[in-house]
Amino acid sequence: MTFVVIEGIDGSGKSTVISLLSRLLPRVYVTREPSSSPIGRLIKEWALREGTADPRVDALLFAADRIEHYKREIEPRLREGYIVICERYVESSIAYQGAAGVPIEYIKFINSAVPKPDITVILDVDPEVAIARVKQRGAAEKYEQLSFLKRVRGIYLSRAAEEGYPVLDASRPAEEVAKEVARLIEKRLGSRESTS
Ligand SMILES: Nc1ncnc2c1ncn2[C@@H]1O[C@H](COP(=O)(O)OP(=O)(O)OP(=O)(O)O)[C@@H](O)[C@H]1O
Ligand SMILES: Cc1cn([C@H]2C[C@H](O)[C@@H](COP(=O)(O)O)O2)c(=O)[nH]c1=O
Repeated sequence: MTFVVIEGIDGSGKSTVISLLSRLLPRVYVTREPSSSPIGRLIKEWALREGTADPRVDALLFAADRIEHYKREIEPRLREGYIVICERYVESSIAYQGAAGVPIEYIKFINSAVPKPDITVILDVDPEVAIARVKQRGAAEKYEQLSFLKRVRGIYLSRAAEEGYPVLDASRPAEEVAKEVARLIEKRLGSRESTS
């Protein structure tokens, strides 16, 4: 059982890479946050559309959704032996709600009920490239503004330096990025087998 999280700014290619990854690796379970729970729906249908009174409300909603998601969906799949690949997790809250002004220590505290993933990978792309990619999808979502995504990217990169997360250049073709992520996961699985 391995818990993998793919992070990066909107438009960095997370969904695309994850769908390719699920064809490169055996026994993969793919999921994402905000999740499909009632709290996840509240986030997508209300908080991300109409906006909340204070960014701490977003931070609390994402944390509540995450605890439900981890307990009800991720943990059971890990126990069944799947490689769980989750699009976004705690680092999304640190990067986005941190960029919106919520203190990082507060975000870490409200997320302290869920465990750390085995592997966190940051897909890194210039926010201008990311915005051009997501524009093709239609109207911009709440956080899809250039100046905001530049701050989000800055936090992701400093967190990666602090925590030792691999940062992959996601301006390359998605197939190339997916193969690199698959190699990182296989390396991790291999090192586990040799120590068990
Ligand atoms: N490596 C790539 N090169 C060029 N275009 C890409 C690449 N990866 C993804 N795209 C395109 O960019 C757009 C956004 O990709 P995708 O939905 O995978 O990003 P995302 O990081 O999951 O975004 P979000 O966080 O906003 O959901 C899509 O139209 C996708 O086809
Ligand atoms: C988990 C999480 C997400 N967000 C933001 C990031 C995105 O702008 C949206 C999710 O939509 P996506 O494009 O489908 O990935 O929500 C956040 O601000 N904080 C979080 O913890």
